[in-house]
Amino acid sequence: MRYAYLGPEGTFTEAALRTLQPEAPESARIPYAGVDAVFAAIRRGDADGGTVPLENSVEGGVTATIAELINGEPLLIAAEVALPVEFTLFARGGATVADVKRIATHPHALAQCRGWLARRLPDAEVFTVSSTAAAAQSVAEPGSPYDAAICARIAGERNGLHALAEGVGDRDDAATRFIHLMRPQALPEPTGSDRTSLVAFLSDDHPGALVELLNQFAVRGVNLTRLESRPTGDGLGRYCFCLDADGHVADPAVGEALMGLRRLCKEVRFLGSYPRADADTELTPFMPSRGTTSADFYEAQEWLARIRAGEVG
Ligand SMILES: O=C(O)C(=O)C[C@]1(C(=O)O)C=C[C@@H](O)C=C1
Repeated sequence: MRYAYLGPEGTFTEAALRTLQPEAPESARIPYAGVDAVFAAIRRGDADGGTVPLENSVEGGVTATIAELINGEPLLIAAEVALPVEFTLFARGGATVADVKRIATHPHALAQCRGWLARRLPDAEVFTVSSTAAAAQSVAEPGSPYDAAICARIAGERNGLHALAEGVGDRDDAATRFIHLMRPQALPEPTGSDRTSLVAFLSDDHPGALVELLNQFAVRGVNLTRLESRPTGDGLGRYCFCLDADGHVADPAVGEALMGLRRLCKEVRFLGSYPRADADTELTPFMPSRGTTSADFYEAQEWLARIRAGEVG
């Protein structure tokens, strides 16, 4: 198997792929320079799967990933992992923090380190590059235009750089959620703690259109874990909605909610049902509301079948 990821070696995404595919040998992990290139490699069949960042707890959605999920040839999310992200300022040996005038990093990393930079290096210029590890690689090159990189410890060390300051992120509890993508195929079996992702395109714009969509989940007791509106590209004010819901499409409540969306929406793009990464660290366990357990749904389906078959009651 060959797995594409946002490279080069030493990105947070590589760490995510290692966590998702711990058995894969070094040679199976293929770095690509951008999220779009990872999607393209999987679609072409150059890779069997691939890992990309989806959202960060501080900066939010990774737009390159979301745009590909919405617009590109469909791929399935087969797995997810959430990893803590810690940033270090690395420079070439001999430099001190006071020498740092030009810093390279990834835009999502910059967004997570703004406070530290404002306090400690207010006059430094920051340049965004394709990944935190690409920043480290660039700083290590002779004649680099940059004095320092903000990246993961591993990226700085692999490139022979010297750590000037650790923990330069503004939140020490920051985490990024990564997804593992594959070409459309049989879904992973339900585990009892799954997540379903989809994109809904409304049929028309009218008062309550979004409420109607959300009600499909609410009335069936399906908990939503993410809702993000993204422009469709068809003009100002045109949006689609990216949703993550608790549960697997094989669960009756989730399946029926999706059928409800199908009836209401112009288009529903199913992105996958896969095991939840935070299954063991659920912070807010919630009790299903009355009549919304899978057993309740199966009992009601059987009852309907009986009365359709002519039985009474
Ligand atoms: O540049 C990297 O190392 C990445 O893996 C990308 C990325 C991102 O897109 O958010 C991943 C995690 C961090 O939040 C910062 C950057």
